[in-house]
Amino acid sequence: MKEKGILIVLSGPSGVGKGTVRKALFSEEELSLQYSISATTRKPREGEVHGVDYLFKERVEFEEMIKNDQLLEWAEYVGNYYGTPVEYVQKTLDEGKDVFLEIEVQGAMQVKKAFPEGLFIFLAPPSLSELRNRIVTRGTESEDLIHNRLTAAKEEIEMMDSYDYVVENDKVEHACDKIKAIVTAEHCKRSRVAPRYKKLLEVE
Ligand SMILES: Nc1nc2c(ncn2[C@@H]2O[C@H](COP(=O)(O)OP(=O)(O)O)[C@@H](O)[C@H]2O)c(=O)[nH]1
Ligand SMILES: Nc1ncnc2c1ncn2[C@@H]1O[C@H](COP(=O)(O)OP(=O)(O)O)[C@@H](O)[C@H]1O
Repeated sequence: MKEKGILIVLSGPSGVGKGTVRKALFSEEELSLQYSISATTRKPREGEVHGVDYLFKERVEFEEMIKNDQLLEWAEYVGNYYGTPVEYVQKTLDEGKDVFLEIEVQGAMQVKKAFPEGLFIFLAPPSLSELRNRIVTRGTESEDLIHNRLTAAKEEIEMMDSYDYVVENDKVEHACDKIKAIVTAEHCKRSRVAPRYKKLLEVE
């Protein structure tokens, strides 16, 4: 039997740098992570591509996915639906590859129920004022949306204790190095009982 991949969940408030850190992690060849592309009803931001950043859906289409059990988890966040298509996650884990989900906390808690063996990492900002700076600097949200996202951020930060690890995103390289170390350590830990060693034991 093939060793299953690890389901890695990264959460953190809007603007903390999840997307930036994720891109840095995906350039690390030795990690070989597979990104699960979420479905959302949010409108694309400038430069975002359907099928790369998100699967952009109408509300009725998204509700159809919920009804047909096509989502591993879903949540409503600041007025839009976001959800993880279950088929890709199952298939990729079964192939022995690690799957990376970048999702908010309500969804992460649903994943924790379905996959308690997942690896849950919370990316935290150095401070709330720095978080605000980062959302403003990114320039993708109106003043209203920034306010709503900062309100959501406070609720999200309260949930950080439910995660296995909290990583502060002070500098992108530091956060990336820490997550890389966490994932590598998790692989070493799970290898102790890995099926690929069972054959060796049979020979003894
Ligand atoms: N529950 C859930 N949350 C998601 C999913 N995809 C993205 N999110 C989260 O939804 C929130 C809003 O995402 P987005 O609109 O792209 O804003 P951003 O975080 O500011 O880049 C973020 O916390 C994302 O991590 C998903 O499939 N499920
Ligand atoms: N460690 C960091 N220090 C300073 N700015 C950062 C850092 N990480 C990300 N940023 C910037 O903060 C903004 C939000 O980052 P982004 O990756 O879009 O966040 P998220 O995906 O969590 O919403 C972007 O302009 C990004 O360049």
